[in-house]
Amino acid sequence: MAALTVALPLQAGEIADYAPITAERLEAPEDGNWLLTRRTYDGHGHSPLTEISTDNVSGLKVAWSLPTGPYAELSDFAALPARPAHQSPALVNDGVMFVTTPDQQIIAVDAATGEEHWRFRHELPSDIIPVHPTNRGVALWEDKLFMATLDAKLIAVSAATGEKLWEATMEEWQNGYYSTLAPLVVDGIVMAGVSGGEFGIRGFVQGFDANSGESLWKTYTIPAPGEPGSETWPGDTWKTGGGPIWITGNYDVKNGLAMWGVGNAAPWIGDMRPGDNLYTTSTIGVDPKTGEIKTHFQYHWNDSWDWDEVVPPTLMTLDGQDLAVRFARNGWIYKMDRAGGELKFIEGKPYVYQNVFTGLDENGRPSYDPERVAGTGKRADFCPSAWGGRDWPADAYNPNTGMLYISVNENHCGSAEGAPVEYEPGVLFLGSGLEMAPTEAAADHIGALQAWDIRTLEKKWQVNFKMPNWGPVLSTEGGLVFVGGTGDAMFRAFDAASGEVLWEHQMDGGIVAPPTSFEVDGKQYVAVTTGWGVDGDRFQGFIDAGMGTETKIPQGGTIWVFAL
Ligand SMILES: O=C(O)c1cc(C(=O)O)c2c(n1)C(=O)C(=O)c1cc(C(=O)O)[nH]c1-2
Ligand SMILES: [Ca+2]
Repeated sequence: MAALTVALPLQAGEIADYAPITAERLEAPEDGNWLLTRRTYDGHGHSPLTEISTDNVSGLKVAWSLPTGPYAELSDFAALPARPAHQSPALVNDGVMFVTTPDQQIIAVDAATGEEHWRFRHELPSDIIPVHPTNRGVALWEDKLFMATLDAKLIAVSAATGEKLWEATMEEWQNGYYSTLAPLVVDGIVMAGVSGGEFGIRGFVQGFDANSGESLWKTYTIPAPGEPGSETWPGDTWKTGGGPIWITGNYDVKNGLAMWGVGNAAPWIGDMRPGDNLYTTSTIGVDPKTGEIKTHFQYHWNDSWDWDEVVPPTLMTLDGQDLAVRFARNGWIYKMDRAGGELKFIEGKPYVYQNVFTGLDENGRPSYDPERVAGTGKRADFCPSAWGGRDWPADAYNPNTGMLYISVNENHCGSAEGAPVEYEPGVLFLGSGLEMAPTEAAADHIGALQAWDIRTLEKKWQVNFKMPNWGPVLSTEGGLVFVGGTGDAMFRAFDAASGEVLWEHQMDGGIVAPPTSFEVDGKQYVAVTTGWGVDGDRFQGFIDAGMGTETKIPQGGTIWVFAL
């Protein structure tokens, strides 16, 4: 039967002629668009646009700005354990911009003018207390947008109108499950994962039919007895072993594998679950059609440091070699081969001071200094602290120069001592406290921006900041690197070749959201949303406590767009 199309008048705010998203467009996006979290499936966070360059960036000015609105619902929680943070990239599809907010809005605006098309808001249950009150953006497919929520739902809305189309429940939030990541779509399959590593969840990534919201598969990051890897979990520990997924995966188009990063094991202290604890603190390569895990690489076994390895590897082809490169939260950089869809270790080295590993073997498996591993009733000090050399903020890669740029934090160390803990659904399941202190060298700097040559795996330059740096990075073909991330609420453009600051702008709040770049009617723009909070803010609290300082970082909460 032929579909009957009835032309309806546009509703208020309805977007006319919305350009549908296809597999082809996601695999090879137009230069002027930013359709995926990191723009391309390989996770480069790089814009090919060149209008804004090293020569003229000093003239960059605000084109428009839009407040995202009060944190009404979220700040109503008396016990809100962290300030909400804006961590959504501004996605842009042919002049239409989508941004999400920690209070679970999707905002659709005209990317050139900032004029609002519509807002959608997902209502959270009033008794929820999100530990990480944030949202990292939407995914686009055909005429739909997808958002994963703090009450562990996956929601589809119409891109043209913001009307809700379907809602799927991934898990019961009462049991400690929640979602903060942006979903990833491959060929009409929407994938999303769950947070809850600090609540003893059993993590998973799940695939849904984009049209119907029907669940197609659910792949646990922790194998059940009898499944491959189950021998790395004693007794019933697999049931509450953590392994959250809270950062959007990259997609290896050539090998048809979605690369998802898996977080910490639960409880935090490793001797409560002796074994390697697959697939925690690993990258898993998942077939988007079936959910099957086809390859994996574990960065460190039997985690005792809350070093979630959730950021997916950045994928590139250099001199004919298919590579995956990852700065692990554990403080080491890993270069891997991904030919044929198999992650194979090539080389690794520390990118910040790390005193836990005594080395990596030929497969990239670390050996540990036992003095640096906390146990039940056994205190250990270790560097870096639980927040790692990097936490979640994304790196960016320039495919034409082979350079990778990353925000790091150093000169902070942690301490932990395990104490027995009983699992209770929806209650913190840590088995230790969280302690961290700046080292003496922190007086010089904590945050830094590093530039690495991936061919040689050598650091080319580093710019230090006295304050921590929690800024996701944008690289552009204009020879620039854009980063916020520091508590002085500055947004900066660096010369990609030297690290020289070429432009900076005082913002209304700290930036932990990824900057993006796009083009409308032949004009290049750079977008970023202010909104300081969650762990960047917690981290600063520990630094202040250690240094006897009091740092007040403005929160912001505004979408900003810049142009020449
Ligand atoms: O184990 C987990 O499930 C989980 C979830 C999240 C999250 O969803 O944001 C964070 C972490 N862990 C975490 O360890 C962490 O350092 C962290 C920082 C942030 C942030 O938004 O700044 N989220 C999270
Ligand atoms: Ca965690």
